[in-house]
Amino acid sequence: MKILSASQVRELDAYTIQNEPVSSLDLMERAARAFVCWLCARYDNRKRIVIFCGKGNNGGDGLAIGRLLSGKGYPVSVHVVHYTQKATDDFQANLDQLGDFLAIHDIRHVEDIPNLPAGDLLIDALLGSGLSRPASGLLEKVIGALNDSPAEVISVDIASGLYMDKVNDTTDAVVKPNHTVSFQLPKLAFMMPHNGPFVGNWHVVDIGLSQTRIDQTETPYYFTDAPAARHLIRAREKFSHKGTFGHALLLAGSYGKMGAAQLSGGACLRAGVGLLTVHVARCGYTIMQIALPEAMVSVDIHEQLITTLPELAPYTAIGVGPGLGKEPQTLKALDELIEQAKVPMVWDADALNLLSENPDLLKRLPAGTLITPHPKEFERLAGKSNDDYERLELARRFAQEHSLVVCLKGAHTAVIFPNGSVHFNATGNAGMATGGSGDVLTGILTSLLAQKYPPEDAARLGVYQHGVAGDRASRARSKVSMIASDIVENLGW
Ligand SMILES: NC(=O)C1=CN([C@@H]2O[C@H](COP(=O)(O)OP(=O)(O)OC[C@H]3O[C@@H](n4cnc5c(N)ncnc54)[C@H](OP(=O)(O)O)[C@@H]3O)[C@@H](O)[C@H]2O)[C@@H](O)CC1
Ligand SMILES: Nc1ncnc2c1ncn2[C@@H]1O[C@H](COP(=O)(O)OP(=O)(O)O)[C@@H](O)[C@H]1O
Ligand SMILES: [K+]
Repeated sequence: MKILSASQVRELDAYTIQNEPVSSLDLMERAARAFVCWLCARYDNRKRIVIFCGKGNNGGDGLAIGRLLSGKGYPVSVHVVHYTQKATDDFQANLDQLGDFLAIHDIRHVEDIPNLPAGDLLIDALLGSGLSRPASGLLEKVIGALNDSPAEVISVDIASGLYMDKVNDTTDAVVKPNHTVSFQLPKLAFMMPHNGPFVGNWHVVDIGLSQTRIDQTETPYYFTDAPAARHLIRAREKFSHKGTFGHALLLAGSYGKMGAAQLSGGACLRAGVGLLTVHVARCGYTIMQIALPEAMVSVDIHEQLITTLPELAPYTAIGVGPGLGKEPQTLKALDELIEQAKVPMVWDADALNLLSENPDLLKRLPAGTLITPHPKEFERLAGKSNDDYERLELARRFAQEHSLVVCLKGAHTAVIFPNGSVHFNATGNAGMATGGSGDVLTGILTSLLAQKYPPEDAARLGVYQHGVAGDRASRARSKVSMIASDIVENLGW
């Protein structure tokens, strides 16, 4: 799925109106119907609905939603906020229709804002994708009232006051909804960690905007959802054998951090690799043999650290980083790895921290290498950024400059290709914010590279499947109780 900018969505809207053809008023009606369909599936018609409308098309949607819900027997009250004289034609047309069978409450002063008790369901249709400046005055007061209310809030298309594709000031008035129901496509703003409170749980509803036009519209931003991920999965042929699925090498695990090697190795096996060898510090030999009987173990000459490489010839991909430590002897082994490796690689965790401290190594990292930094590791690699949008741009430049596939980890992990395109991930949950989750991802990615998935596909599919396993684990164990090994256990293709 693509993610488009505010101006591209406006253009798409206009294209659909002209080419389907459909009137803008009918398109608004479709949007309202899609929203109502979403709402009716979740709330029955005993729920009291309070709708707040601005005077643009987002407000027009709100009015149409009010009419449709009222028709379905929901007790609805509609409030129009008169922050401006100006109203759009489609807003006015819906206002005229609605006035025939529902009383409309005007909010012209702060005193007109109603009480909003906990049992109500508040619909935020104040401002949508047309936001051009921070909400102020009366709008700011209404947004404040929505945010202060204990009632549940659902935003139409996007939370009022939130920019679709650029950063808000921390002082901007923005609605904090429980849910956002977005029309046709997700928005870039939904992917940004800082926007969490201003998005809530988000959902996309289809309003039939032109697919042809969406296909033609160029964007660097994509969303890897279930159909996109399914498309990447390769079938396992009947006559395949373990040689078909590659031999992965993981360089992971030093004294006190052997669990990282175990998690990474377990995930690598469960992601379908033919053979796995884990190279660990000597102290990890027995641990690994017992923990992962399916894996072969190669031991370092050093008791506690990884300081050397095994013969690399047998391997079809290499993953390095989990539980590695940052000792100078380990750095030397990484230097040799860059010199000798002829197969695709994944670099993670301390391997990335060593790269940050040794920019010369970073320059020599082979093109197409996959790196999996969390935001702090990325900051060490590429420097500080002031906000999420800036960080994303920095990561795009970084991927392009160094010809790397960057998996910038987070709630919507951004997989960034060397050409600068960004693929946000759909799956995963906050239960995965637990030590070792990243080690699991490294194992999955190494496994897919070993199976000869191109690095870009390996990254998108691996990140997606990691999240799916995390979601299964959270259903089985809850977000609080799940641990990284539950993610390994729940991997499934
Ligand atoms: N695209 C689609 O697919 C479809 C979209 N639809 C719906 O339309 C919505 C977009 O509608 P919209 O363009 O009329 O803008 P909206 O957000 O209602 O704002 C209204 C006007 O307010 C103004 N304004 C801006 N910021 C302001 C501020 N801080 N304080 C005060 N005023 C401010 C600004 O006008 P300005 O003053 O800048 O000239 C702006 O034009 C979209 O989110 C979706 O809900 C569906 O109906 C059909 C399919
Ligand atoms: N709130 C969240 N929602 C979805 N995924 C998350 C969330 N928090 C963490 N994750 C995922 O869990 C993994 C954590 O990786 P990382 O921070 O490297 O952990 P560790 O170093 O403990 O292994 C990443 O893949 C990240 O995308
Ligand atoms: K809104």
